[in-house]
Amino acid sequence: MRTSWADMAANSGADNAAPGSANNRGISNTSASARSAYVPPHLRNRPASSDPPAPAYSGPASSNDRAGYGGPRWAGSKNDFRSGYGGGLVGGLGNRGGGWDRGREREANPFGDVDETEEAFSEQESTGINFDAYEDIPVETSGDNVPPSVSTFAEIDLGEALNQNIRRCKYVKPTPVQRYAIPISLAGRDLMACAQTGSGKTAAFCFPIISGIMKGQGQSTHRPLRGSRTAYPLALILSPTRELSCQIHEEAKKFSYQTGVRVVVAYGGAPINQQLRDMERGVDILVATPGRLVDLLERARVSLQMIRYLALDEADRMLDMGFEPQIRKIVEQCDMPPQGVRQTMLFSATFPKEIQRLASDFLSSYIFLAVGRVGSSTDLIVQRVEFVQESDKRSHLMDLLHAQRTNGVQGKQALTLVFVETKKGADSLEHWLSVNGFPATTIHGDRSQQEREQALRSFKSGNTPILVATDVAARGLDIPHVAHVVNFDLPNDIDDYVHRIGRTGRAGKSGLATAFFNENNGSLAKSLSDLMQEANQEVPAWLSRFAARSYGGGRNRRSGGGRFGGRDFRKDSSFNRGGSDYYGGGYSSSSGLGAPSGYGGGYAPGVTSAWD
Ligand SMILES: Nc1ncnc2c1ncn2[C@@H]1O[C@H](COP(=O)(O)OP(=O)(O)OP(=O)(O)O)[C@@H](O)[C@H]1O
Repeated sequence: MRTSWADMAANSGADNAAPGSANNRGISNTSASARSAYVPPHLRNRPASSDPPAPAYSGPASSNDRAGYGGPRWAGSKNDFRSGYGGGLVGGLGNRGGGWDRGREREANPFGDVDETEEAFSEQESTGINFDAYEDIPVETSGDNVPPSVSTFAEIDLGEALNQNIRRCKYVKPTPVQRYAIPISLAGRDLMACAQTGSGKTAAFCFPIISGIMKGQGQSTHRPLRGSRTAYPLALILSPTRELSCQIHEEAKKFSYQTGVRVVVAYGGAPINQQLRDMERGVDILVATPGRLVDLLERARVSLQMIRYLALDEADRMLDMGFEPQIRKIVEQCDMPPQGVRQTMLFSATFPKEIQRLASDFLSSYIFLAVGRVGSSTDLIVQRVEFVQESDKRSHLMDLLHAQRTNGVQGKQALTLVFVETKKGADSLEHWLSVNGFPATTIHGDRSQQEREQALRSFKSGNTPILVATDVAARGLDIPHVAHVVNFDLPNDIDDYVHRIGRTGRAGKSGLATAFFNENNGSLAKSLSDLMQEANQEVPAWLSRFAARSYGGGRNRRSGGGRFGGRDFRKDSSFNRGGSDYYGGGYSSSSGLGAPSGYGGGYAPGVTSAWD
């Protein structure tokens, strides 16, 4: 019933309107443009007093050392995290209270004017985040010697400065993906992690990187000093879109505030000179889109030879056909240390098996982590599918928006994200909505970067509460208060659907997703119906009939049946060609599901991807 969706949208709008979201704060700007020589993180912002420097960590070798690379892995990632508790490291990190402050440049406070008192911290209980929503989610890990998970941030040795930022972000406890991924990464292990949209993957890869850089003081001294125009970052975070890279940059800046770790972003469509100047001031963590990074590498303005951490966000997208050559160039054909020397982390909400296989080229003896079913959507999102003919889509959308406005808070339009297939279609729908009294804006690849950023700002602020978007906005964007996602045109790929609807229902909040389906979408019927069933959604009888008629299509990469089957591709015998043993040892499942036995040995390093 239409009215009930509108009710849901209104409710979820109210739900999402809870104050105090970590993302709802202003970000102050940097900064004087003084150029100064690179200063390693551990030497930044040291007090004028003669405090002794924090001792360089020379702790026990990790059990995860990869043999054959002629040297120990970087100290930052070598720590056996279990030995970190109460050890010398904690004291050392405790001294690293300051941010970078070189020459005339001071670190801007990314938390703006937020009150930093403990009282403010205790208010986090009222932020509207429903942590319990994640409690009983099934978690599966596979790989050799999987480090145990934690339940609280206090159990993890992240360093005091980072812990303080976690409090400033009002994160009370780690989300499930953080509970597992952070200890795994802190133990120096490579990781392929799959967890639902909006479940906190950004922090899951940022925290170990920042913490590792804070701890790895000794290495920094090998970086070029004064005068070099080439930047030598220690960590590289790649993401597929400019907006997502900017968002990760903003998040990482919050997490690394006053840790001495410096984060810089480089992405296309924006002036390169400003980005070059930012990098010249020093960069520990470089967040980038692949195209701009390749440009910087070709100009020799960035060297990857000091990279200790490589994180690919939306990793399946990054290794899909569009991006794969660029990623291979960056990771395999430049000066980045090979897998096994660097630490590699891949994150996404979806991980088709063929992409897992490709991704394994970049990983060494990795742990596979699945939180919830691979590629599933969260059941915090109410999913509706409507049968709507092409010619009726606009009037149907209009009905939805009217009902939503009527039921909305004080007659206001709840933030609604409308996905369409083409850039032209986006412009045309935006125009039609605007002339019909629904302020809308668009984001797609034909708009300038300035226009894209302006559209996003206007949408976030509620000035134009409807954003018509192509898939450029489908992945990763964390926009608070999006109450409703409408798939005006459904995608061809079920994984794209999962990411699109994931723009609502984030961080434990509820959301609503409506899809317009017709005969043109027949190939998606089966995977859509399966997905909805998995997420405990009501599947209309007509969709089940479509599904029964369709034969595969829709890039239905799901396999293995059952809520918890078919995950780590190394367990799939069809990938185990020629008797090679792909499987990297132990298996554990926190959900108590039967653990298959007999996965012995390590991942065969010589096995190449079927896509090579
Ligand atoms: N431990 C936590 N406690 C409370 N909120 C958190 C916590 N971790 C992350 N968040 C918040 O949850 C929201 C979603 O996080 P994030 O954007 O990292 O999700 P994601 O898993 O990367 O989603 P996607 O798959 O769509 O990229 C953000 O607003 C973030 O600030």
